[in-house]
Amino acid sequence: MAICSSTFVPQIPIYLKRIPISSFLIKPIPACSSQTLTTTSASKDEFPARVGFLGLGIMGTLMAHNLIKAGCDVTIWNRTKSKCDPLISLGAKYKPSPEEVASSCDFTFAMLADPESAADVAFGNHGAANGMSPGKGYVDVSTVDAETSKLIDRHVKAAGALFLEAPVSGSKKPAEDGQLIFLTAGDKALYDMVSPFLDIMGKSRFYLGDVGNGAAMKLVVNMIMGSMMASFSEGLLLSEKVGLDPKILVEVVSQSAISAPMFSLKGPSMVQSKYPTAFPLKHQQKDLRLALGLAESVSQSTPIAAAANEMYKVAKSHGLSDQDFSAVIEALRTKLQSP
Ligand SMILES: NC(=O)C1=CN([C@@H]2O[C@H](COP(=O)(O)OP(=O)(O)OC[C@H]3O[C@@H](n4cnc5c(N)ncnc54)[C@H](OP(=O)(O)O)[C@@H]3O)[C@@H](O)[C@H]2O)C=CC1
Ligand SMILES: O=CCCC(=O)O
Repeated sequence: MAICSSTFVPQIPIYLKRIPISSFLIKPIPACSSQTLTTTSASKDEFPARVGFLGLGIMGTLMAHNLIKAGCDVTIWNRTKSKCDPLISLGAKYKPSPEEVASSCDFTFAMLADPESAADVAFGNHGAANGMSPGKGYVDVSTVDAETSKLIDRHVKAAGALFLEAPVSGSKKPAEDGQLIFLTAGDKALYDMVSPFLDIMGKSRFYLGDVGNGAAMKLVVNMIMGSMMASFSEGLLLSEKVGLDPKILVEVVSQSAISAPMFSLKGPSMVQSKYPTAFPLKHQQKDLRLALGLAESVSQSTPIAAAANEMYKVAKSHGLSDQDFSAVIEALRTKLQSP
């Protein structure tokens, strides 16, 4: 299995010739470690590559917005066209299909809901692969399983183009702030070419080698996250049942060895039974399902993730799919357990 490289010789592609050389020199790729990135205030002249963005949901909209704000030449598409309008009013170009976006851009990013939509947009009817050709690159930042990613890779390669999987860690606020963490794998040349764009949208990037490794890393991270949230939910409800103030539990946890930004961020609203959507519950359940498939493929036992997955399934069956994933706590409330 290929792993991260620890040295980086800048190879400046033609598209990026006008990006200040310092942008490359100050961002060597460390061996799988985060990097501190500079913010640039740029113009289209500084980012002459044409960048496509497919999929403008919660994450895609904010990521594409950051590219536009940085001065990139961005062309967008979304299944529901109305979601394109705010970005068009900020200067984005629009094309009516993924194929047309890909054929008019040098690099095309895709942020889709799940493996099915990622595959359909990449190589279905009028999919991006139809518009790809040598010299172009496709970067899928959706959370999918390794098999789907490899399938997309094959279609993109068949068109003579390059492919990078680059799922992200970090939710709505990090996406808004350009603070995402990219977990990339695939064509290293494409990784080098799109790094300036990843750096606009994120705070760090990891290059993990062969296609599938980025997807696997993302699923392992989200498997841990889904289980943590399920366990936190049990703790909140138990504290309430035994007469403790769950608000104080949140405070105690935040000062303890098990402190995590996620608990401090989500805890106060969970205590009020409010779940403003940053990461939809249906996507967390999808990630647990895919992570369990990954574990199954290597005969790894994951009983805690399996139990957590059941909680998310119960929450979905009670209509909570589009709420934030912290609404999984509702699956533990007596009224939901026996509808
Ligand atoms: N939200 C978060 O915190 C994070 C999410 N992710 C991952 O990023 C991806 C996107 O998440 P998020 O933005 O929250 O999700 P949303 O549900 O907000 O957006 C999903 C996007 O996929 C599109 N889509 C869904 N089905 C299809 C289809 N059949 N054909 C074409 N397009 C389709 C939607 O189009 P339409 O508008 O027409 O419905 C929309 O653009 C998911 O894989 C998720 O797991 C990763 C990190 C964080
Ligand atoms: O896939 C979603 C991840 C959400 C997060 O990292 O906070």
